[in-house]
Amino acid sequence: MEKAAVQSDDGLVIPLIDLSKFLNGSPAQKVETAKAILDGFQRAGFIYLKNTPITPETRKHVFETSAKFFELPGETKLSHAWTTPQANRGYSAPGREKVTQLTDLSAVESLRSSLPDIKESFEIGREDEPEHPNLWPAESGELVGFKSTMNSFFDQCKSLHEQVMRAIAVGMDLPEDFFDKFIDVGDNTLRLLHYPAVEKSVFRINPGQVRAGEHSDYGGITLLFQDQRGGLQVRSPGGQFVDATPIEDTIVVNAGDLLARWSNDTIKSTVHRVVEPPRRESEGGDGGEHPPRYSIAYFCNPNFKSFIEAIPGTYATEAEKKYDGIYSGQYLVQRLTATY
Ligand SMILES: O=C(O)CCC(=O)C(=O)O
Ligand SMILES: [Fe+2]
Repeated sequence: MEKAAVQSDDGLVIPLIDLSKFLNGSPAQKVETAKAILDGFQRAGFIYLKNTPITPETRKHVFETSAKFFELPGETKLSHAWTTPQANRGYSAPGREKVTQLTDLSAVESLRSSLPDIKESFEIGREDEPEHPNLWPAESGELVGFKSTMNSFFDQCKSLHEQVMRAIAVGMDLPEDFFDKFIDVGDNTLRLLHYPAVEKSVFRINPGQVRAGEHSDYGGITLLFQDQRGGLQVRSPGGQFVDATPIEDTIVVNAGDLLARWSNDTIKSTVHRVVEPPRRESEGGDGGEHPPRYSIAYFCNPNFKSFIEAIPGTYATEAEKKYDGIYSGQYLVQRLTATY
């Protein structure tokens, strides 16, 4: 086994898994890797993947393209503003979304006005959805090629989603293609994230200030691409927030609430957040600012029209099913409605 990517003294172990052994390995390596992936989602709710089909060059290009979007003037970005949970596409300025566990709207509202997350984001959905067109920025200057770069990345992430779900199926001793028909539409969201540079004093003066508040993700799995800045933290079983330190050219993958529900709670959807980067010895003092951080989250969901009820093998008798079935789209719109 690889050395774990993250290990805490109170029970959080996030494995680092070589996906190429699932995709191209021997039959034994394939099964072993699938079991390790499922085990990671069951124990931690998080895994790191290396050697995925998404190349370092693609990743670099997508991050550069994302940064160019966020350099646009505020009013240009706001002319592509996020509209509704149903569409879930467009730009959110700092302070718009407060990700949280709370579903009580007034509690969410008071949190939002006290300490808004220091972040901005741009959400892209599947392009072949006539009811909810993507809110593409005009392609001039630095933004030439934005749309094709993002659409192509969307498709590559969609394929990776399919591979990871195949691994979960093999890990569960189900037919490898078990999940294919539940996820083939690609009702997923590509979220570009920018956490602007921020004075270090902001975090010192407001102890509750974070870059992204603690939350679990809502859907199936999330493919999370982070730069080298750091600041992502995952909650351990003992309740501590543990640094999920960036590892070059890996993808952090975490399970969301809908997959936890689908798996009859055999898979965990684990709370995480983004705070200021951990202090490195070399950086010394408290003055100055933290540099910006960029990340990209690709939220993978079951098709909105898929009816989600406990996966075979995750319960022995009907009485052991913890949840009623629900349509994926209905579940996700409910969750998004509570946070915007
Ligand atoms: O920026 C990150 O590393 C995490 C983002 C995240 O958790 C989210 O957008 O759901
Ligand atoms: Fe998240």
